[in-house]
Amino acid sequence: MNNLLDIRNLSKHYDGFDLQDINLTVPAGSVVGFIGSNGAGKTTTIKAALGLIGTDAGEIEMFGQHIAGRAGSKQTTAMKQRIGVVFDTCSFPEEMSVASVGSLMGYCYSSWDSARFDDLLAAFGLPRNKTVKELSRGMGMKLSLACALAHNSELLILDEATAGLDPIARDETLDVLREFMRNDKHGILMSSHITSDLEKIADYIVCIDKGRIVFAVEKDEITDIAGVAHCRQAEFDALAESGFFEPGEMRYLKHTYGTAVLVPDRFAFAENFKTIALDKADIDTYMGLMLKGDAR
Ligand SMILES: Nc1ncnc2c1ncn2[C@@H]1O[C@H](COP(=O)(O)OP(=O)(O)OP(=O)(O)O)[C@@H](O)[C@H]1O
Repeated sequence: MNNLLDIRNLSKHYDGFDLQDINLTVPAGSVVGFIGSNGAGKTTTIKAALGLIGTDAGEIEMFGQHIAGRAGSKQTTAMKQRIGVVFDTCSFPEEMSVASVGSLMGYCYSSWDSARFDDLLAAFGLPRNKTVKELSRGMGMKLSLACALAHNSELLILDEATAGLDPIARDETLDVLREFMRNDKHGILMSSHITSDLEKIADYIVCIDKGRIVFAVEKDEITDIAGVAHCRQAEFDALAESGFFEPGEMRYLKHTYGTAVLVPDRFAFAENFKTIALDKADIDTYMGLMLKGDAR
């Protein structure tokens, strides 16, 4: 399978923060959800991947071609034509109308598709004559997304792109992204705190914490296979002694009412511990237990 984006051993030092040895890939045909707490390093990783900031170590390949150190080169510029990027703010000049943003994009991208742009404006309910400064935050995000999608990009990089959208607009956006993904040569890297969106669309989940990747798994491993067991003290002790988990692999979080234990395979767990209460995991609980839980 081809990787649209391949970040290898990326490091970046800021005063008081280190992005360390980041490995992250976006295979063609897949949506990668990039999660982590505030300040964990998501935007820094994305900016480094796009060559918007310098890096201290590592290699970045886009569409199979090495790009690190070649920002601004003809080759990098050509590659950027194939990428649609949306950050969490709308960065077009405030006085421009929505329609004139489209015209501007037509000059920037050789593959600009104005009919597609018009369709997206209609789908997102964006008025052509409003200026950027007259748009709400959510409308600005939709305009950025329409621009990212209307130049026939193959790779979308979305940094908190659905953050300003109401639930209905987020669903509309996910529909547009699903349509984009009908082409199996396309891919999306999508950072988000709204993990319910990622549950609906992502194929892989990559979690970063304090500048390091903590886990990278197929989403189904979390939502379809993993579980959370709710143990009383005696159950927890019996579980810890049972040998079901390898030493150091049992992740748990003590609450006042008991202990939540992350279960990688809830079906195997249910076979072995029929009396312990067990729920499906979701991305938030999985991440919470991986980041804040203790290991035993
Ligand atoms: N230009 C900069 N100079 C110095 N430190 C920076 C700079 N940009 C980011 N940082 C630091 O890098 C760390 C990671 O920030 P980053 O924006 O990548 O986090 P994030 O995971 O995207 O967070 P959020 O979810 O809040 O958007 C933070 O500690 C931040 O203060």
